[in-house]
Amino acid sequence: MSNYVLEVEQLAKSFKYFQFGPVDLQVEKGTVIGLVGENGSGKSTFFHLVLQLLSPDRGTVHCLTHDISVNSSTAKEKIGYAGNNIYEGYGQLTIKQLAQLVSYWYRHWDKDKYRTMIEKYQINEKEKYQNCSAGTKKKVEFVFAMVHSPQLLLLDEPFSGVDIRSKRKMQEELADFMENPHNAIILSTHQQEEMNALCDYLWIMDQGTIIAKVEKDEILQQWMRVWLKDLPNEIKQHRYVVEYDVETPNIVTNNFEEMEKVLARSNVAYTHFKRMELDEILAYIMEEGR
Ligand SMILES: Nc1ncnc2c1ncn2[C@@H]1O[C@H](COP(=O)(O)OP(=O)(O)OP(=O)(O)O)[C@@H](O)[C@H]1O
Repeated sequence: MSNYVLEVEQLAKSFKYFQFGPVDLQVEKGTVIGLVGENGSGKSTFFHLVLQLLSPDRGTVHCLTHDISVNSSTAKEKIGYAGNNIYEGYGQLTIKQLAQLVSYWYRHWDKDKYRTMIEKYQINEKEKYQNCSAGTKKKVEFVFAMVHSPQLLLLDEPFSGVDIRSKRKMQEELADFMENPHNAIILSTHQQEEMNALCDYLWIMDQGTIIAKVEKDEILQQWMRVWLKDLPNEIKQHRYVVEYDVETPNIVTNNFEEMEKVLARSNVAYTHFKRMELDEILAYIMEEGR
């Protein structure tokens, strides 16, 4: 049995001003992946192509071995998607009416779970969707993504505009979801706090392609700013040195473990070192990938 929840091969689409892909990827069960990248790098487009809300020019998408272009409804039953304003076309409906409509799409829509979540997030079911606040719309999308017990969650900036208490509840909900080792999540975010709290891996998207896939804990451990007694050329030019500053001699290394050995071999002493923030590391990786 495959250990992948999602398998994407050569997924590509051309727009007038933007080329997406080709993108190849596999999502293992039990992992939470953060999709990060600058505005317009293609994160939402990725979700739309995976779900065939946009038809790709080429490529295949398999969710738990079901080809989404062939067994669309079987594959989509396994996926919970919360995107940006996906229910905007149904804005005239109240949340209750919208829930009834969406429940027809899923055989495993859990009415009790729906009721519990609506109460938990204090969503007024009588409100028309179009009149809901931006944060409430996000919560509605989140609830709709969760209640049919999917195995894969695709969440496009799920916490944007959501208040602090609700965000905490949502994050707890996602932690519970990941208690099941068969589940997986891909979520896009611009917030390092969300990456820190939730993600195992970060996939960095730039200009329609994934330029790097990194393990979050590993980069937090290995990327380091190190202050040195002196800065010889061999250190400046070393492959593990991403940046250096000669004035207050220091380097940014992407492999601290190896760099310590290199410094020892070169007889270069360091005075101190400092861990880097995820934001800072990601900015370097994006710059390098260009
Ligand atoms: N339906 C479409 N028609 C034309 N171009 C499109 C369409 N959908 C996406 N694009 C192109 O894809 C690009 C990437 O957009 P996308 O929404 O995927 O970016 P993003 O990474 O999600 O950005 P953000 O971080 O701002 O949400 C857009 O700049 C646009 O050029």
